[in-house]
Amino acid sequence: MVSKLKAIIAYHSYSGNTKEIAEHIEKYLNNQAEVIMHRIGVDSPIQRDTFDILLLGTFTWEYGEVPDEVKDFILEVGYKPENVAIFGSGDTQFGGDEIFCLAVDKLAKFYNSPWSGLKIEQSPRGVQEDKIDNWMKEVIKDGKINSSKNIGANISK
Ligand SMILES: Cc1cc2nc3c(=O)[nH]c(=O)nc-3n(C[C@H](O)[C@H](O)[C@H](O)COP(=O)(O)O)c2cc1C
Repeated sequence: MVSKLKAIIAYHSYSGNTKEIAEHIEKYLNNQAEVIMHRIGVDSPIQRDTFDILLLGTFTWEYGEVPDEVKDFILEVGYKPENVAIFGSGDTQFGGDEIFCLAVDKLAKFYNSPWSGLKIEQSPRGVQEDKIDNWMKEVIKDGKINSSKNIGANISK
């Protein structure tokens, strides 16, 4: 039997939008993966080597910035895991497309993520839910992760 994918969904959210994305991802992975939800700044530190993939969620703050709590989480993790997928919520009214969800781009670059970051305008409820599902399909697609590891093969049918 193929063991289930182990996923940690770590997120930071003030007003609930990033939390909603995290919960949608959790629902998407339901039955396909063992999922740990981690609230940044609240839950105990995550354990190294206990996950196949880290899905990291953040909103963008102060004109393109990563929130301090997320920076603290990165320091707390203390190393750069290979398989980090970044998602986040933002608002184009705060400076337009150039800084929309810029924290997502910054973190995807920092972690050298194999996936483009997922950017959601405010709450994902409604049409943007499809965007999350399509992104998740990419994230767990065979062979996308790197040449030595195949997340898709790790999912029990
Ligand atoms: C002071 C302030 C600054 C913000 N700056 C940005 C920004 O630079 N880029 C962006 O895309 N959104 C920005 N936002 C919008 C938030 O990222 C957006 O509301 C997000 O959905 C909040 O996520 P949360 O509900 O998970 O806390 C800003 C919001 C506030 C209140």
